[in-house]
Amino acid sequence: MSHHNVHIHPAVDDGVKRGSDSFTGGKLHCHCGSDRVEVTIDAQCAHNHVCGCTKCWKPEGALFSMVAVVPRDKLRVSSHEEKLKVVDPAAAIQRHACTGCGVHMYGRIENTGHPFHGLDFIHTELSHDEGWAGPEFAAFVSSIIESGADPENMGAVRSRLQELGLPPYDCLSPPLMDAIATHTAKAKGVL
Ligand SMILES: N[C@@H](CCC(=O)N[C@@H](CSCO)C(=O)NCC(=O)O)C(=O)O
Ligand SMILES: [Zn+2]
Ligand SMILES: [Zn+2]
Repeated sequence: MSHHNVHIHPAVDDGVKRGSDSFTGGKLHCHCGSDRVEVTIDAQCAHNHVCGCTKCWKPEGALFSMVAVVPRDKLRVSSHEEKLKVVDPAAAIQRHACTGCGVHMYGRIENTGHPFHGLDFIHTELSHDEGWAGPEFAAFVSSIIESGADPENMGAVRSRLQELGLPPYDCLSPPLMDAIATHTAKAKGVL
């Protein structure tokens, strides 16, 4: 199979779009036909990436999710918050999903000791606003196998990611892994 048949995510399959430097935020909407949940974000996103893990929300047919972060104080649910429910209260990232359509509207870290505390995870594809920063890398690539992807096809998946300019990693990117390790070292007092 040619790696051009590999569907990474609809937002990147025709090429990764760059964001706008002057963009300052927008609104996200769930997929319900009516009474849509709306989230308002007053910030550009950071660290946008495609994620192969089993926990992040993916659109139908995609191998990867696309997920970014924003400061939690820049995000508010502006409509139909009553439809949201936390998918897995035990997870580090509390993903608030719409009980009508299943879309994850935002993921929040409540543990103040977590390296990414203060940041909320969002899916910018839920927005009609143009200018969100585009994805920069692919995280948790090997994890797509846990959702049923063919292990024999991983070479094609990784070469397609490379071709799209999304370097593939089996955890997060090196700068983010370094930031997590630095946080841990400081918490332990070794740095
Ligand atoms: N193999 C597992 C990996 C799950 C995982 O660790 N996911 C990461 C990245 S999510 C956004 O980048 C993570 O930090 N998870 C914390 C959480 O989900 O609460 C799998 O595929 O399930
Ligand atoms: Zn919905
Ligand atoms: Zn993930």
